[in-house]
Amino acid sequence: MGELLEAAQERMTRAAEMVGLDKEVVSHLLNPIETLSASVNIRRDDGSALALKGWRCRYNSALGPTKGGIRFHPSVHLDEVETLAFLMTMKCALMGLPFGGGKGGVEVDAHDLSTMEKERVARGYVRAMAKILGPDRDVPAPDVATGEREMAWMVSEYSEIAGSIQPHAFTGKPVSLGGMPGRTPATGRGAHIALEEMRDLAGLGEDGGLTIALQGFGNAGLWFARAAADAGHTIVAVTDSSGTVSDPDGLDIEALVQVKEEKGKVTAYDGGDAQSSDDPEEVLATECDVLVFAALGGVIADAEDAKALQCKAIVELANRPVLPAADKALQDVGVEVVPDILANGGGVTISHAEWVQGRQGIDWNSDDVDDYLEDTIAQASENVREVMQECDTDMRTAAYAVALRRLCAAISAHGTRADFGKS
Ligand SMILES: NC(=O)c1ccc[n+]([C@@H]2O[C@H](COP(=O)([O-])OP(=O)(O)OC[C@H]3O[C@@H](n4cnc5c(N)ncnc54)[C@H](O)[C@@H]3O)[C@@H](O)[C@H]2O)c1
Repeated sequence: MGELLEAAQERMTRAAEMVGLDKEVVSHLLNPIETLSASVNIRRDDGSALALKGWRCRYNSALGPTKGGIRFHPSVHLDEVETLAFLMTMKCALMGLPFGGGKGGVEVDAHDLSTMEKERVARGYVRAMAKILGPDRDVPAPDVATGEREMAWMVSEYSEIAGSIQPHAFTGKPVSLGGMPGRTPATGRGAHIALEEMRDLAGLGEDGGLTIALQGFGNAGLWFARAAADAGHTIVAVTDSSGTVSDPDGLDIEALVQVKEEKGKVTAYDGGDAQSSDDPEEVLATECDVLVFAALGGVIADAEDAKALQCKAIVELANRPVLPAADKALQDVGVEVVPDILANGGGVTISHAEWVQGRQGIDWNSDDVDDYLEDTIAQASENVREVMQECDTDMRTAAYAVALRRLCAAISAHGTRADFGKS
């Protein structure tokens, strides 16, 4: 087993022991049910051949077809794919969705590919993985460096191979191909809903404006910032890969969105008394109520990183920004974490709506999509709150416990030692 997966499972083991789950049942979650490693072979525009490494992991399907994104990134590797598929398993269970967890990736820098080459990689990936994909088996979605257009290519390639039109074999598609309006903002908005639901338990009081610093201003970060600013909170610092922009009186988020669109970097913002720096790390030391991670994994890697923070609480909009080695130090300094499996569950929730829409053949309206997002995150938050109070534990351990109870109930329904031991 890879190091990342082993570390991620420590949190599962802690939560399972806390709520007294049967070790034999939990052992079903220690290994992925299947991971396909395959070569994705394409022809480059200049006629040369390119062979790329690709993976698709179906981690666990106790609750339904596996679900998770496909990323194109030079740092993708098997251990990361399996760890993210494990996290998807926990997230879908926590959200109460009829999905297991999956993830996929291709080791490639998408910036090095022309649009035609990207299409060949997307279609080549589906040809390589088709035997484990399908609307009732494994349903991919976008992730880092893949979006609606890649999903359009992939769903048409899959339908070609299957010999029938299968819109619900992929989610995150363009609306014109059965995609869901509201999918793009869902992750950021969902994180804001989770923050509001859990703010008292994160030591932030029940009411009043919060000061928020944000690492990452892409899809997830931008929509979180919009939702938080609309709710009356003050965004005091934002960073992207170009650097950090900050203003203790608050940044104008719509002006920042426009600057990012026009100039490609947040540091070009010059409204109010804003200060810019070309150091993206500066945001980590910002004094604020809430620090939101919306860029990368592994940012707070150990106790030293944890102790340097100046925030009261963290929201993990990105997957695994806080590594297990930092958990205890964060608890010691009293920083509560709204964990990734709760905070960024909005995206997969609306992906579920898109999958249902594809099966039903009837379009959802935007009010129903908004209500589904709000209700799902609120219910998951309520379930986490109950376990935090029942077990006097932190938010992440409680979130894992909620997910594990649901997974273990489904696994146990096939029988446990107590049943088979009698026969
Ligand atoms: N978009 C979704 O629906 C979704 C769902 C679940 C989880 N996530 C996770 O959220 C994170 C962000 O996803 P996204 O869709 O917004 O990606 P994105 O590519 O749209 O945005 C990423 C942002 O991070 C910034 N960034 C990159 N390196 C940085 C650095 N070193 N310091 C500061 N900023 C840096 C980029 O400039 C960009 O603004 C990822 O970890 C992703 O896995 C996203």
